[in-house]
Amino acid sequence: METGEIKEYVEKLCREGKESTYNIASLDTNTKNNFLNILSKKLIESEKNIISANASDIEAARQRGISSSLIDRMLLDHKRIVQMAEGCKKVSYLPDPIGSVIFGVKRPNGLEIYCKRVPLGCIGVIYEARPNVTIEITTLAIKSGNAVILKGGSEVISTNKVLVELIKESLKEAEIDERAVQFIETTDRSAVDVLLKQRGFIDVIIPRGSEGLIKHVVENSYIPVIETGIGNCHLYIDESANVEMALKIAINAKTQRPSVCNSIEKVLIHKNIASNILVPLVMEFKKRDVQIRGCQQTLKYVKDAILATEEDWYKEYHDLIVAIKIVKDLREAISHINKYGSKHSEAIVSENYSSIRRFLRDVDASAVYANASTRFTDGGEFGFGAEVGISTQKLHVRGPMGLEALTTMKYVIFGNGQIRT
Ligand SMILES: NC(=O)C1=CN([C@@H]2O[C@H](COP(=O)(O)OP(=O)(O)OC[C@H]3O[C@@H](n4cnc5c(N)ncnc54)[C@H](OP(=O)(O)O)[C@@H]3O)[C@@H](O)[C@H]2O)C=CC1
Ligand SMILES: N[C@@H](CCC(=O)OP(=O)(O)O)C(=O)O
Repeated sequence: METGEIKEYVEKLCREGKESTYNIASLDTNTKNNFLNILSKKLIESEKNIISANASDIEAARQRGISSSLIDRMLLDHKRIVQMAEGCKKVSYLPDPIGSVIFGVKRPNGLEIYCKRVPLGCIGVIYEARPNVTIEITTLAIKSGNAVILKGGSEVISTNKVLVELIKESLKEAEIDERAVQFIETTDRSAVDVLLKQRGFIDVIIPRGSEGLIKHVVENSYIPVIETGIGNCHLYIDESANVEMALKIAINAKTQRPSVCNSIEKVLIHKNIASNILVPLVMEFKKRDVQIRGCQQTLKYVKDAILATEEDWYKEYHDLIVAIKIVKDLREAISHINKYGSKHSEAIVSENYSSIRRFLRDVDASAVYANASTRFTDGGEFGFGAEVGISTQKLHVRGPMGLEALTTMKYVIFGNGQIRT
């Protein structure tokens, strides 16, 4: 497509999305749940088609030399398709947030004021090459009464096209305005720039992706943005930590799925426990092919580790790499995290109540954990059924974004002729 054509194309999708909001906002819960159940069934029935489209995306990515951890994010297999289908059902079981009364008050002059939950309207989401995200965002958007414009990662365009076809068929069968879900089919990035200018049609933009994407969107959008930042997550092992628990959490948080944003990239260890834990920890990491980087102190225990640079402490590896730092106390751990972290998910392993309380209070992040893996920062794991992303900003929402994150409020006032004097 030529530049002019892309502009016309994206504007049309956004205009149609906006037009559908009036129909979508007033859908009853049964109709929305019916859509979710139809989509769930279609995902299972279409496994063959989905896997075949996904295989061609994966093959093309392999030929372009894309790393195995990124390929893992792109991959759909039987288990992941079943998970997507189950995710649709989970969202259908959740209470419909739309129309619920957040609070109500009767004023002395007789006015009845209700604060009600309403949809945001039309949401634009730009996201990474992870096809399950297409389904998660759609299910949450429709259940919360919103229209959505989807711009997925180009590496999985074929998979996304098949998924969007299933979404459109399901909307039609459920007798919902199909224009509520729009998918930008071009992989030309200039489409994003057009999207960011559609202030009249789009109510909020949610970018999910790299620092580069977030920066580009924040600097160029005419529309309010909810940022979902990168995950440079830390695990701090306190001097009072239970060593067995610390090892279990560190291994899980680093290696269970290293390609996602809630995996840890750094381990900070209190100097008084370093001699106990460093050697077994590094041994466990090495068994799982994790490359070790470390501060000068760490290198005294782990001779073959690579010396971490200043850049390392800021970095999200997204891979089987970890950087370890020995700190002199809890205070240094907290300062380090607040300086280098990305305000996503941070954890402490400790048996000391005061240290835990201080860590949870003073670390500035969207999710802070005591004695658990950071891998739980996820809408599904938090009981939200799915997630649109993990907000690392403070306004409107923070942390995994589920149904309520896609709503705003509206004051509804009933009177019987009152006037202000
Ligand atoms: N906090 C959270 O919820 C989440 C955080 N992340 C973070 O995202 C990162 C991984 O994402 P990654 O695969 O790198 O995603 P990218 O940022 O490369 O891509 C994400 C999407 O943005 C588009 N894009 C990227 N840069 C631009 C640009 N300059 N102009 C227009 N479009 C652009 C991509 O298009 P194209 O296909 O053309 O590349 C793609 O659709 C990690 O750092 C991860 O932690 C990811 C998901 C959720
Ligand atoms: N929801 C995710 C984590 C967030 C996410 O999607 O991150 P990413 O894989 O970096 O796009 C999970 O734990 O499965």
